[in-house]
Amino acid sequence: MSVPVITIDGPSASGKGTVAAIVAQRLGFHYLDSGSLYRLLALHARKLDVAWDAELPLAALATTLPAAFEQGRVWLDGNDVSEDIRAEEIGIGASKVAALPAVRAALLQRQRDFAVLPGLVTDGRDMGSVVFPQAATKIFLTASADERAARRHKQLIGKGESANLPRILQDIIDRDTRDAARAVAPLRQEPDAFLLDTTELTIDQAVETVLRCFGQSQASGI
Ligand SMILES: Nc1ncnc2c1ncn2[C@@H]1O[C@H](COP(=O)(O)OP(=O)(O)OP(=O)(O)O)[C@@H](O)[C@H]1O
Ligand SMILES: Nc1ccn([C@H]2C[C@H](O)[C@@H](COP(=O)(O)O)O2)c(=O)n1
Repeated sequence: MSVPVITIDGPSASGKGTVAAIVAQRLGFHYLDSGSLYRLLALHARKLDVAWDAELPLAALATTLPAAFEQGRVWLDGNDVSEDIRAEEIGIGASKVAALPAVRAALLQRQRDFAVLPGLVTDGRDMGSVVFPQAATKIFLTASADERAARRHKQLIGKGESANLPRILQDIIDRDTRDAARAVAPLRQEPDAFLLDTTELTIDQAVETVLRCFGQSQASGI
C-alpha cells in the first residue's frame, strides 16, 4: 500500500513548519521537519570543529549523524538540542552545509525512511522535487520577505530573545538567495506544486488550504 505524503516547501520563516505540524496532527500523520537534519549537522560539525564547507568530512558526519526525534524534542548524541538548532547562526550553517551535494546525498534515504503509514507531512526546500517526487500533494508555501521577517521577529521576541528587524530581514534574504542559487536541489516552486502565498493569510487559513488540496488529490486518486 502506498504511503500518502504531503510536501510543503518554501523559503525560510514562511510558516512551513507551523503549518506542516498542524496538518500532520489533523490527519494523524507523521511529521518530518527536514531542515532540522541540516541544522543538526551544522551544530554537530560546529561541536567537532568541522568547517561548514568541508564537503567530504561533513558527508561522513551526515551518514552517522547521532540524531533522534523523540517526545517532540530533537536529540543529538543523547542531548536535547531542540533550542540550540534554532539559533539563527545554526540556520545559516545549515544553509551552507545543505549546498554540498555529498551532504544531500548522505541524508536522502534517512528522510525517505520517514514515509510510513498512515502518512507523512514534511517541510523543507526539496521535499517535493527530490526527496518525495511522487508525493500526493505538493505545496510551495511562501510569504513576502517583509512579512516573514516580521513573523520571525515576533517569534524571537516571544521567546524573550533580542531581535533586530532589519538584520533578520537581511539574514532571510541572504539565506533564500543561497538556498535558491545552489546547484543541487535549489529552493524553487515545482510545476506540480500548489502555490500558497500566506502573506495575507492566518495560520488556520493556510492549514485549511493544505487540507483541501490533499482532499482533492485523494478524491482524484493521485
Ligand atoms: N500565516 C501566518 N500568519 C502569521 N504568522 C505565521 C503564519 N504562519 C506562520 N507564522 C508564524 O511565523 C513564524 C515562523 O514560522 P515557522 O517557524 O513555521 O516557519 P518556517 O518556514 O518553518 O521557518 P524555517 O524555514 O526558518 O524553519 C512562527 O512564529 C509562526 O507562528
Ligand atoms: N529540505 C531542506 C531543508 C532545509 N534545507 C536547508 C536550507 C535552510 O536554509 C536550512 C535550514 O532549514 P529550515 O530549518 O530553516 O527550514 O537547511 C535544505 O537545503 N533542504
